Amino acid sequence: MNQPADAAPAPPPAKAPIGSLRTLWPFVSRHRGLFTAWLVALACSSAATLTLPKAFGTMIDQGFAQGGGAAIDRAFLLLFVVAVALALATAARFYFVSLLGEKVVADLRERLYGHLVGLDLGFHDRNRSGELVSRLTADAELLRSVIGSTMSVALRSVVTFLGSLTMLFVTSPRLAAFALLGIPLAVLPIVLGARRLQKISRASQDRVADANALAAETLGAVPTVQAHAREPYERGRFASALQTAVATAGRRIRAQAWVTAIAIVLVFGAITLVLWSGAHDVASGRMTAGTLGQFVLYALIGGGSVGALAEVWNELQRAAGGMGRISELLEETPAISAPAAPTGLPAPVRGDIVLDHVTFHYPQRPDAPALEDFSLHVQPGETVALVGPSGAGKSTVFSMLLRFHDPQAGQVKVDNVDLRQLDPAALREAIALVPQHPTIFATNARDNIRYGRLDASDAEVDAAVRAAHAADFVAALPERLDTQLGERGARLSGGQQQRIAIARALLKDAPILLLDEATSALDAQSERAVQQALETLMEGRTTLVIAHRLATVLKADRIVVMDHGRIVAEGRHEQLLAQDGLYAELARLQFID
Ligand SMILES: Nc1ncnc2c1ncn2[C@@H]1O[C@H](COP(=O)(O)OP(=O)(O)OP(=O)(O)O)[C@@H](O)[C@H]1O
Repeated sequence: MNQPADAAPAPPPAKAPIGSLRTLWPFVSRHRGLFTAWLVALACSSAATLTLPKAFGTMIDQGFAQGGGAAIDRAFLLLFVVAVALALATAARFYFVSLLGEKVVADLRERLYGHLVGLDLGFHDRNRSGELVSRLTADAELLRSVIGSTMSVALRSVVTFLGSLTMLFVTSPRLAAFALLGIPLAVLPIVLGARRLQKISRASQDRVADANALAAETLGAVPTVQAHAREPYERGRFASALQTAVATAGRRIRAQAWVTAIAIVLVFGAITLVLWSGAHDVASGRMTAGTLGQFVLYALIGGGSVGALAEVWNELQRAAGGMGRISELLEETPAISAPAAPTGLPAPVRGDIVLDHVTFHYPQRPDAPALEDFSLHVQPGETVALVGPSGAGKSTVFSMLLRFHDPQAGQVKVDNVDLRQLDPAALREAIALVPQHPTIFATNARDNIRYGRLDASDAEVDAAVRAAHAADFVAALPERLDTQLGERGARLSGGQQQRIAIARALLKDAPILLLDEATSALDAQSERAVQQALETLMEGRTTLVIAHRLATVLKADRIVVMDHGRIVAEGRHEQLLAQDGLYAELARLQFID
């Protein structure tokens, strides 16, 4: 039942048709005001950009050519006004779109996290938590930069390109037609080069992901690495993974350098050609110098936008890939959910548990049932100890009761209500789970205990701490209950972590207790404290305990011996010992206190 630490990062998203970005729209449209403000600012800045060459042309023709002082002043003033308008509109555009990016991605993250945390355990078994975290961080981050800058650049480039193309035709239809023929000739090789670049980039990202996965795996297992004295070995492995990544990146960078150089030559070659033809027009008096200057500026702006678009295209595709993966997760429906009209549990819950001919196999292992025709009735207030070899299905019984999974056959009932008729949240409110390896969150001791009941008062937390025999060690912590416990409770011993979990369960005060006893040996004092705390916790509750200690089985009302997902014997300690079956063997091996 414990979650393995699994932090290997997922590879970066593959590219997808940018149409996948459509699924972002519902998130964007929620911020209609910002979106509209951005579009207005974009229209203003593009208009100002497109006015600039015109103002420049006017300045040359009227300001310089005709030489009048007032004309010069007017022309330069006009140019300056346009530049100021451009500056303001650009600043506004940047502001609105960046804010929009932040908000949209925060919404997306919130939605995704909310969805993931509610998906059934079957889903979480199939998906590595590291990969999910990477959806939530890396993919969402990519989208932030896409909305906040790339998409803005792309849309702006499209608008500017169309605008400058129109203005080219307005300025000089003949030269524009000439340019229009030249542009595809220049653009085609660039597009082909970019395609090839994409392939190399993917390989390069994969190699980086390999190196990251290696680091994540080994940093998550530093004790194992150090216990084997394999630091030099791991350093070597990581260094060689990095070398491979750098070598692949080298290929990508070389290819990118070439594509850039070729693109510049082609684009400027085309412009020079047009300019050369225009220069002849000016020389022969068919065109003014200002108009040619204006034309060249429009051509530069138009060419620049095509270049910018080509540059961001890759990123847009990658973001589309990221969005595709996020959408996939958002579309995942939980296998376990509340029925439309859930039945309520009786109040108070009596804690009567029935597993009736339950057969269950985990989705990944369809031909190996974890429970087979398993029937068990636990009376309210009864303590039943489950014992059995590893893999017998003891934890699976807990998963069934918590409705982490539904059985393929049979029924699980609490107080005579089938779990499938209950709201899972209501069911789980009635159950306290103390796992073998309790989860300690990276916050203070108080909040860790309060996880059992979020609205518990400080006095109730204190009482739970005392009842869990945790008061002594908590008093010795530097800031008592306010002490930060460190990631996964790194600052607590095993026995202390267990008592935190017991205090949490005490606070929850649920009528049903599922207890997975720790197998790791504790020192005698700690062991006694934990044992006493558990006794307090079990009082008056229906308890199912996965037992590993003699003391626990001796106190249980009934012992259920499990093997291969079935019950093989039931009774009290002495009876079972007398049968000299699996239990007697387990007792010889394990319960030699
Ligand atoms: N999440 C899972 N996905 C697939 N198979 C699983 C999963 N969890 C358990 N199993 C399999 O189901 C069977 C029962 O496992 P379970 O964890 O219930 O046994 P257990 O008696 O609690 O063992 P242990 O004492 O080692 O915890 C085993 O064969 C196990 O490999």
